[in-house]
Amino acid sequence: MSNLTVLSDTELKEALSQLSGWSIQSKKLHRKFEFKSFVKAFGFMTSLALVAESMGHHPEWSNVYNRVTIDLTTHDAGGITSKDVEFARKANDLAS
Ligand SMILES: C[C@H](O)[C@H](O)[C@H]1CNC2=NC(N)=NC(=O)C2=N1
Repeated sequence: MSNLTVLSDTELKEALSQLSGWSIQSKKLHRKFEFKSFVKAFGFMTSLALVAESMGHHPEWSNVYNRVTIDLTTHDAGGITSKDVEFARKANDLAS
């Protein structure tokens, strides 16, 4: 369970301005990553899966060849929270 609160539109806008490549799609934080190969894409997912498990926060994601699509929301809170923003930042760090 989570005590996190859903971010306001203003908070979300501020967070997005610091998150390269991310946008809002269907009320979730959304980004598509593209890598040089399937192995690079899957390596990214493997590393990020360990981050997810240690945060207790899990992405909705999919992989097609060298692409990874991620959607983030906090199910327990019913919307986007600071945990989604934190996760997105870590995803960007791992992809760079
Ligand atoms: C008990 C457990 O930590 C919670 O159910 C966590 C697990 N991972 C989660 N991941 C996401 N994205 N949202 C959640 O609300 C969530 N809740």
